[in-house]
Amino acid sequence: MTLSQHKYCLTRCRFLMSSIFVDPHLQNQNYLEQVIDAMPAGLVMVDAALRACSMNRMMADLLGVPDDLLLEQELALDDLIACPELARHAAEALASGTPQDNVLVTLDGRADGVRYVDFNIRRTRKDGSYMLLLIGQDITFRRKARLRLQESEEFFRLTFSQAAVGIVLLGADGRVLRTNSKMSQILGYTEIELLQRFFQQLTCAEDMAEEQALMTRLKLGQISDYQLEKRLLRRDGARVWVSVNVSSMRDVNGSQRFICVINDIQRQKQAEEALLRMANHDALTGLPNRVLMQDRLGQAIMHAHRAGRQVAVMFIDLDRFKHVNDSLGHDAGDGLIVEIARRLSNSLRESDTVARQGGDEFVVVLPDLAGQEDAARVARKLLDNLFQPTTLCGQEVFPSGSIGIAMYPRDGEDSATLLKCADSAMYGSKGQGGNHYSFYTAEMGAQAVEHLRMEGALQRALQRQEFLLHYQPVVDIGSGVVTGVEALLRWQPQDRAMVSPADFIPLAEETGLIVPIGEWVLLTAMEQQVAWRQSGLPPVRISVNLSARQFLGQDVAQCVAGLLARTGCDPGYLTLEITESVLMENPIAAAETMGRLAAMGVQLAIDDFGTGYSSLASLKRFPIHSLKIDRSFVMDLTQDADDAAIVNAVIALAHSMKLNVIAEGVETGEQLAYLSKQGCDQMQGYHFSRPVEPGRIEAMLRAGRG
Ligand SMILES: Nc1nc2c(ncn2[C@@H]2O[C@@H]3COP(=O)(O)O[C@H]4[C@@H](O)[C@H](n5cnc6c(=O)[nH]c(N)nc65)O[C@@H]4COP(=O)(O)O[C@H]3[C@H]2O)c(=O)[nH]1
Repeated sequence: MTLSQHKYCLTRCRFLMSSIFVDPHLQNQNYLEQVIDAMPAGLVMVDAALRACSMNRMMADLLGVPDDLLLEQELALDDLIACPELARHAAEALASGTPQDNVLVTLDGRADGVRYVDFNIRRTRKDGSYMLLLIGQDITFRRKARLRLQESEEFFRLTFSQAAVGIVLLGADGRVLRTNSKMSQILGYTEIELLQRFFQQLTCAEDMAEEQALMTRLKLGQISDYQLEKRLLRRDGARVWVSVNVSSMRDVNGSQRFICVINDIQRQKQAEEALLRMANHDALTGLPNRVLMQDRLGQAIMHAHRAGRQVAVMFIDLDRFKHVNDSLGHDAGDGLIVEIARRLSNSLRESDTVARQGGDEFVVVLPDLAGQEDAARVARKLLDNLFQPTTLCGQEVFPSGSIGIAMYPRDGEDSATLLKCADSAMYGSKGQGGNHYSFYTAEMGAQAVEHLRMEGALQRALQRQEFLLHYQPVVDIGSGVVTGVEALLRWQPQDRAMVSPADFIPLAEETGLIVPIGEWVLLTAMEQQVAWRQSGLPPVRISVNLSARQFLGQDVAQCVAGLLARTGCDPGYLTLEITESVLMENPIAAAETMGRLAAMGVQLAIDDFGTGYSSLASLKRFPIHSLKIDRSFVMDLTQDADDAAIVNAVIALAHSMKLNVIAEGVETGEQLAYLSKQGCDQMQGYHFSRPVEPGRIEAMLRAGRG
């Protein structure tokens, strides 16, 4: 309806109203007019022909009728308020007299926007005719507020259900009252299933105590919210890491509620755990690394201190690991380390720690021990398990290790001291030939210091020219003629007594210094051979020892070839000695290297024969010229029937294989006589001569003893 359609005025309205509410006193009539005008509801009066007869100010305002528009004649209700629904209800009220309530009318022609009016219609009678009273209540504000509320509820509902985080509303007892689809996704339950559960059923047992404590504080109002990282239990039983923000609230009834916002942090946690693992574990074996081991050792010490118990720290170093690495390659070396890690772990209890310290070194921490014997028992078990053979690159390898043990509190009260002591004790085991365990003793500490000092001195010895060679004659037993000499290394430090090769060769091996030292020995021996030849002596066979690392670890054949060319040494008068154990450690690589050396015309001898595990038959595949019977068999030859039997067998079998046999360490005439009787070819030993400096050998050779 447009404003121009309104043809009435307030004056007329007032007149009409005064005619409805008849009062004999004009004053009262004016008062009633005022009351009706002041009513907080619009009022329009309609006659039986459904024509609007009068209205109050509020209705005029509602309909947007300006004061200056005067109603010339009565107006049809339809024209005044164009709402068929209202007209229908008005007709109904007029016909039946039934009050018509809550008829909603939308007034949309107003300049200030849409208005919603709630009409109640009553039938009255005036002067014998029916009249209708239409009372309109402006509910625009209420209705808009309700619409806004609906909108906001819808917005909240959508936000809640579609949120990218899990949301759970809990009752004071922990029951799930509302939840959303993200929560279902995180936990694998349907929303309906979740509604039947308590948060206590969804929380992992490990995190329950902490969460309950926080929730109690929340209930008591001591905190307004809390944040926690915890594990929830999924429907399939798996655990999922989440971060939870919980705050307390009251619902419309004043009941306490908890609103929980839950983020799935499983991936983040897994990444964190992986990082932590990397920081604390060795990548190759997955064992704890040095950092984690020290932490565990610290804890074990603290516990033992409180409980009056002991802790054992074991330092384990693999014997001859470098040779495996050098000869079979790094992949095989890695394979061995992984296998050893597995064996160590399988030999220990859950509460023990086995860590990789680096390289071929492992540390084992045994907490909560009653005494040293417990540690000894474990050490024996570890050695037994380590010693089982394994196959690497198609080769059978016999791993073994040296174990050093330090005990808390006896040997030290802190991790660093205990580890140092265990390390020293490990060297003690190595000194006994490996595959041993030793407990730390005070002497070992001194030895460890000496070991370090010697390592430094050895490194400087080559530059300072502190090495020299002595030679021990090799004598033909039948004729007594010196057929050659063995070059034996000597170290004469400038400020100290001569050091035995037995003391420094293992250290040189370990540090790798054996490579330059060994090359120096070869060079010096070859030069000596050339020098003797040039001085007019008949050719002298020189034997040179090759260490395991020299033989297996570098290209010794190439080195020898280079030195032969450089010195002019006659390869036919050069013998290289390799110990039996080196040969057996990697027979394929050894056979290959020996083949190349033999092809140059160099002779090869097996040193210390009888101490290893090889059978004579297994020697067939190597291009060997001589066997040297180890001194330990010769020593008791005349007293010990077993040693005699071994020596006899070795000589007989070696001869059957056309090998030359040399007996080492012959000190007495009886030994010599026995060996001679058994047909041993050559001998070395103090009975004939100790190793001596080159000048004395030369004199011996010139004196015709050669
Ligand atoms: N009790 C006793 N001993 C005797 C007798 N005759 C000789 N010996 C000693 O026995 C050792 C023989 O050398 P080896 O078995 O090759 O054992 C050698 C060898 O394995 C190693 N070695 C020595 N020189 C070199 C070298 O230039 N290179 C390498 N790689 N190792 C070397 O050091 C070991 C010890 O050498 P040395 O102390 O010179 O000790 C030498 C020698 O002095 C005897 O009748 N009675």
